[in-house]
Amino acid sequence: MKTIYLIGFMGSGKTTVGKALHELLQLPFVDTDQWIEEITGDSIPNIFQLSGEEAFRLLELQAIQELSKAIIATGGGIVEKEDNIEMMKQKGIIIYLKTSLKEISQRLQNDNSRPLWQTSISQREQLYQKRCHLYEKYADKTISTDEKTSYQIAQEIVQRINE
Ligand SMILES: Nc1ncnc2c1ncn2[C@@H]1O[C@H](COP(=O)(O)OP(=O)(O)OP(=O)(O)O)[C@@H](O)[C@H]1O
Ligand SMILES: O=C(O)C1=C[C@@H](O)[C@@H](O)[C@H](O)C1
Repeated sequence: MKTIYLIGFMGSGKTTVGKALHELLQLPFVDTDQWIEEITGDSIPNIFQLSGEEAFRLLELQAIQELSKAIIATGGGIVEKEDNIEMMKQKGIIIYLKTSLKEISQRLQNDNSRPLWQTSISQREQLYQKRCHLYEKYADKTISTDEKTSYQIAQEIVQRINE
């Protein structure tokens, strides 16, 4: 089987949709953020605070190297390293979950688990614009998620993969 990588901005639903896809396809599911928390025994906010963003990016790279043959929900910043893209392209298919910043802002209004969301509105907007460009560039398929349930999105992904 090919590995299915879900990419997209923080809060676009990669984890939630990944779990729905797991139910639909009966394939293993792994979330790189959870994998990193398990192998380090630490939380993402702590890793950012104690070791810095670059140390976290190296752990993400390790996750992409080691994980395969699964539905993989990646972190929002997976597109920041070209090496990640190369490996994902070699091992599988990249699906971009495209969600508006308005919708993401509603979903993450009470969130304090994502260090790069704990910034000003203009910093969030800048990161969103920069990242959207990268997601579009690297995705094999793009699925819009606004006003759809995670199950509808998972069904659409299955259809698009089989096209
Ligand atoms: N299709 C959807 N409709 C409404 N809410 C959703 C949908 N998908 C996810 N959510 C909600 O949005 C929040 C973020 O979802 P999730 O953790 O799956 O995003 P993510 O892309 O994995 O985020 P991150 O990359 O930051 O870990 C959760 O509260 C989740 O319940
Ligand atoms: O967008 C990002 O860079 C991040 C998203 C989250 O999934 C986590 O991977 C971490 O908080 C960084």
